[in-house]
Amino acid sequence: MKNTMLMAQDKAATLIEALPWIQRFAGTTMVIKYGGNAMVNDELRQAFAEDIVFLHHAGIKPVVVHGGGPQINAMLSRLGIESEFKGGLRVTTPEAMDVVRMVLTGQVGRELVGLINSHGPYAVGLSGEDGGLLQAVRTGTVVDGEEVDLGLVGEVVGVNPSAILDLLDAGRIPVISTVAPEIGGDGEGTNQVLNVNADSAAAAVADALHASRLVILTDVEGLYANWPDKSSLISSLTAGELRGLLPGLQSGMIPKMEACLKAVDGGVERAAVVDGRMPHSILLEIFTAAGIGTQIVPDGDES
Ligand SMILES: Nc1ncnc2c1ncn2[C@@H]1O[C@H](COP(=O)(O)OP(=O)(O)O)[C@@H](O)[C@H]1O
Ligand SMILES: CC(=O)N[C@@H](CCC(=O)OP(=O)(O)O)C(=O)O
Repeated sequence: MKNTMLMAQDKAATLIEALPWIQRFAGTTMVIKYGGNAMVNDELRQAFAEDIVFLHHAGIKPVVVHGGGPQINAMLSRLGIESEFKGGLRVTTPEAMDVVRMVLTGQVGRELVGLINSHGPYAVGLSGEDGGLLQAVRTGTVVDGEEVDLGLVGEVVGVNPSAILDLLDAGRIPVISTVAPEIGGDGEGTNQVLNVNADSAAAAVADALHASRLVILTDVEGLYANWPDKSSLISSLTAGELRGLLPGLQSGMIPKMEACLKAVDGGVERAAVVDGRMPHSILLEIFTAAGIGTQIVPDGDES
């Protein structure tokens, strides 16, 4: 009996701990980036959908931006199409681009919409092509000091958030796949779509929406100062501190940390990388005082 009482009080304490955060964030927009490696099993996928619907009912406007690297890899290998990464980005041939678009928009996005909508008719999927949402220019990368051509890979240079805002106003949860129409040097569309890194697209969307949070789910606990030393997890750092660490970071974390920096520099109050392998990591990050993972705060705002 005593145990049951204590457990009930624990539950009440957990709910009450969330109250100041619910008050603070109600009415704000949050961009949640869901990566392919955090989608690995049904339990995690369902917990993710529950978290997003929970945010929605707590008065927050969640916007989901998703990747799907492992799912693209699986489809490319089923189709016998070779693919390689350079500097953390996929070298994308026209043939691979068809697969990227098909998998992100037609498979991963659909699956997320379905999971969220098992709770009610909330989610609407759209891609960077819909309503002129994203505009990208071609980008290469530099590996060991050498310029490398990545083919049909782009960097988001413009976001027209009106389609997202329409959905949010209608009480929907936008689920965005990050293929982006190319604009040429003259600023006009080229009728070509580009493959963009989902972390960096999520930052551009968070920036354009003046989001209160960018939360990036991944398959590690957060940023380690001395990767792979697991005792070196950083729980919070300023944009300036991150700028100092960036040149020493390794592949997977580079686009994530660049995205966090871009978001915070663009006015997003906080960006965080959290462990998507832990069910309900989004709720723990947003609604608890301690948070989890690694958060990046603007310079001079260490609170
Ligand atoms: N300093 C670091 N801290 C944490 N992870 C790091 C670090 N440097 C490199 N990594 C790697 O980055 C990976 C996360 O990036 P990635 O595999 O692209 O994730 P996702 O598919 O979730 O977008 C981690 O699994 C880890 O192997
Ligand atoms: C240019 C580039 O590399 N694009 C990524 C897009 C998907 C993505 O970013 O997925 P994750 O978030 O799961 O890593 C790719 O082709 O894999």
